Amino acid sequence: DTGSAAAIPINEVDIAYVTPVTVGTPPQTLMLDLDTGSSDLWVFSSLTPSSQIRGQEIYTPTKSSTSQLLNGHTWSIRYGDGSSSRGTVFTDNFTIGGLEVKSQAVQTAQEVSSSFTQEQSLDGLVGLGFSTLNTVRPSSQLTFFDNARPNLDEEVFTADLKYHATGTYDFGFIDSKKHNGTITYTPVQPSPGYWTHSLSGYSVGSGAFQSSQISGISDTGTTLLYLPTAIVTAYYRQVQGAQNSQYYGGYVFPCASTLPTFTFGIEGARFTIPASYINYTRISPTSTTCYGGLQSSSGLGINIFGDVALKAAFVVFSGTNPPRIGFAPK
Ligand SMILES: CC[C@H](C)[C@H](NC(=O)[C@@H](NC[C@H](O)[C@@H](N)CC(C)C)C(C)C)C(=O)N[C@@H](Cc1ccccc1)C(=O)OC
Repeated sequence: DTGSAAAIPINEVDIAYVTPVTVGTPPQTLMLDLDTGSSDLWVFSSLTPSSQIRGQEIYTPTKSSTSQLLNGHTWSIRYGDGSSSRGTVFTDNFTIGGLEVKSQAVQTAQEVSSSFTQEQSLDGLVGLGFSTLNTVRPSSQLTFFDNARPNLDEEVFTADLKYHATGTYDFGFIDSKKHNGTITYTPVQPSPGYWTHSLSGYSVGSGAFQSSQISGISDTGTTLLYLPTAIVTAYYRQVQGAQNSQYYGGYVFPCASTLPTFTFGIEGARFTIPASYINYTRISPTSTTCYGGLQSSSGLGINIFGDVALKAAFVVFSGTNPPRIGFAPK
């Protein structure tokens, strides 16, 4: 089997991407954030207090003839950005882009933190990290990819995220029309459960490439690119008027400043992030100060190759044994 679905930016600065999915019988359509940085599939539901719902679509298990309560199971998750959610679990039919998994664990939110309530275009997440990270207890549940894997033509899914445009997630095949040239693969460390791998180095603008192994996680659910402070300061040293603002919690600069590109290495291959991706957003609609798409990871304890980096490439998440991740130009 294979599947193919849209990755739609939820606002004008690509803060997150959502994908239409269907749950239950008859199918209920929700827009979910496919997130390789976590491994819980959870949705706004009929069990979510109405005070915490602001325009999101919900899953109502009692309206589905194929839903089954997973008795006595609960979940609770906290993300790196401080957001959180928790609740109970049903199994039901779940489809992404024509690819169906019967009796997928669908985690129904009984509580979501305010940042989820405020994001009205996001009805939940599909975790595509390794199932070891799943928070359902007493028995952890498998991700959509792990459930689909035995029926997939190829044990892969791919992300073709785009700047200010709709891209695609494909399951079970590698679409050669979506990338130019060869896919460069590098090993993935599957423990503790992220898609953890190394960059082979970086360069700023037309500067010389600095070879160095930079370990981090490729996370489609994280908006920006977070790298070690030394790299980030070297980048913003090239930007007129840039400063690391305590007030805004990161590097800001005059919106009119010229930004250099940023290039990262995957093994011997090189991927260049256009300056426009790093000129991320005005700090407020009328401000002339802008917030950078490249920020320091020092507060996180982990380097995160988020959407700002991933949308510069065609990315293959390969669930083969051993797992690996591939990047290709597009
Ligand atoms: C099961 C928990 C999942 C795997 C959670 N994953 C994450 O937080 C990763 N992905 C974050 C998500 O992509 C998030 N941005 C989705 C949006 C819609 C909220 C981060 C690290 C890039 C995690 O590691 N949470 C940490 C909390 C944390 C992480 C990083 C820094 C600080 C604190 C934890 O609780 O681990 C047990």
